[in-house]
Amino acid sequence: SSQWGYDTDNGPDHWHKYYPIAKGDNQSPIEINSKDVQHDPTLPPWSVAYDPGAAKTILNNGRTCRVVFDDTFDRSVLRGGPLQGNYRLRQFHIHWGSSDDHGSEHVIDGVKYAAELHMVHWNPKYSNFAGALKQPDGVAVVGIFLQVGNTPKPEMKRILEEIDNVKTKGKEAPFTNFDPSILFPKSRDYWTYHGSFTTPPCEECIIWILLREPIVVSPDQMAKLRSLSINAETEPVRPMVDNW
Ligand SMILES: Oc1ccc(S)c(O)c1
Ligand SMILES: [Zn+2]
Repeated sequence: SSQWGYDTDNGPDHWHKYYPIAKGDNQSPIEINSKDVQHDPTLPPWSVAYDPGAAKTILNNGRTCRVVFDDTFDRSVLRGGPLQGNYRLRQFHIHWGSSDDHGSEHVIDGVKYAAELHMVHWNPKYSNFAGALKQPDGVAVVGIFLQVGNTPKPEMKRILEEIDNVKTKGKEAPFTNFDPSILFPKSRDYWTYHGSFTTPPCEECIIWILLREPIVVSPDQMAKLRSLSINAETEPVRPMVDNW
């Protein structure tokens, strides 16, 4: 079935059958060994200007929990760093594990984090998101690692609270007045490379900006994420875990 997922019969090893680029040379995620990374002193800092009013809905698409923003004009944008011009915020979503010792997609110096949040932006010089997917500089994703600890970032609270409304596949609920820049860690230090979606369509259109400093979530917050289901409400319960 073309319904890709993370099971043995539809997981990453199968994706190339419907998305041949999955066997491409610029596929994400990757492992980063900080000693092999080259510092580029010409890279400026990245920055955002997000409008909290652009937040629209939160949804469960059966693979992740996604918060969607109004990207019909340059309302919430990312710029600087490796990017030329403004990139429009479209959505953010999260990948996580079945236990705290794994769940991130990128691996840093051998460390797998409990989860990885992707803030997805696209280059409006390509008219729409579908067009941007076909360009090497079409999409910019800020990746934030989530680490489990006992001094959680209070800003994650709002997302976890709304999860109760989107427990099963296809559920969507209003999610308004939210500025996702409150999720950023203190440091703006980042690694950047050219890669791809880590899910189908696996297009190699992403300029990754991976933040070096993780943010902290609580064990209860991770349990809340793991309480999401990949099934629709009329189907047998299957937990949404290991969507990395
Ligand atoms: O638009 C996107 C969807 C999924 C993933 S993993 C992205 O990085 C971007
Ligand atoms: Zn992602």
